[in-house]
Amino acid sequence: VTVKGTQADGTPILDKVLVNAVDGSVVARLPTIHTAKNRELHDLKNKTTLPGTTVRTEGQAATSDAVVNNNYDRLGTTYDAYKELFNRDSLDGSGGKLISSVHYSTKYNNAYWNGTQMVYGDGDGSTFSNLANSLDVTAHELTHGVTSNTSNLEYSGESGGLNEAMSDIFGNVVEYYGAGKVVSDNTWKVGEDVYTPNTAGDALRYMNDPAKDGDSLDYYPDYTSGVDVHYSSGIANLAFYLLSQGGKHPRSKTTVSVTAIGIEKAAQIFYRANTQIFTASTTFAQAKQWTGQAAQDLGYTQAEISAVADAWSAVGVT
Ligand SMILES: CCCCC[C@H](S)C(=O)N[C@@H](Cc1ccccc1)C(=O)N[C@@H](C)C(=O)O
Ligand SMILES: [Zn+2]
Repeated sequence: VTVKGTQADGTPILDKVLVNAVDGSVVARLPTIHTAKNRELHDLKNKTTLPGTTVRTEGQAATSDAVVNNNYDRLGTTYDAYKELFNRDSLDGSGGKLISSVHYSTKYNNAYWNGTQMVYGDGDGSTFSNLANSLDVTAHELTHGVTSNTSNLEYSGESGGLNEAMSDIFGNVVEYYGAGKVVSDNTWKVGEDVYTPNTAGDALRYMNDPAKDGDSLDYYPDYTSGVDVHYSSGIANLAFYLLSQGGKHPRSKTTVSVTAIGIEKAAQIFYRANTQIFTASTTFAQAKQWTGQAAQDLGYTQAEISAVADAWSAVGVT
């Protein structure tokens, strides 16, 4: 292996060649695999015309704006998590650009994916502090990019709830990775680091008890097509939590007892399902079937495969 050069962020570009041990002749040249984070940050300066002024690209030094620097770092952690856990090189699996625009509009209490890039509001300081500073918000939005490059789950109806759930799930899987692969209460809270800065301990959503936010669903029979995708996501969020940690429905909507398989195996199952099996119109029933299929494809034990089905049964997906 020889170093053929360096990427913008300093990582080496490796030249892999197969050499004849006798005479040292090059027998074959292996493909050079580029893995760079490929970040591109823009400052919207509280306007709304995307993408805004380019303020920091991959490998460039920190700027004077802490929000830009924080989001740049969160994108880096998210890239690293996807590479290390799932061997995925960016949104599209081949080093696609991570385009992010911060300081969107004024006091904007949201962040979103517009089909090609991430956009972050500053929050109003009461409902949200700056959303661009948050790892689980950043990973939530970047995961919409992964989903749009893979299953492309339609952002409405049951597939819309699944789309939002993928973003909450991998948002927190990345947060778990960023915390040093340690599970804590925060692993199951969504947006806790930027939601209501004046109230400690609360969150925008709760994967381990979705109904705690007063709106989210935790039981599939309660689903109707009019439910906001941020609330129907609770059905899949709770299934993921129960598969990871084990236990029963937090509000006794069912009596199914789920055996824990751990967050990393649960993440591998949901990652493979979302990126290799789900289609744009996937329903909750198909999600149950295809996460089970993913567990089987991954060579997990019969008990682990059964735990997947149990997790969905626990939230009323029969
Ligand atoms: C313009 C409306 C866009 C809504 C869709 C984006 S992807 C979204 O889901 N945003 C997240 C932001 C987030 C993520 C994680 C933690 C906290 C906040 C979201 O959940 N938005 C809520 C406030 C909503 O739009 O109801
Ligand atoms: Zn979203």
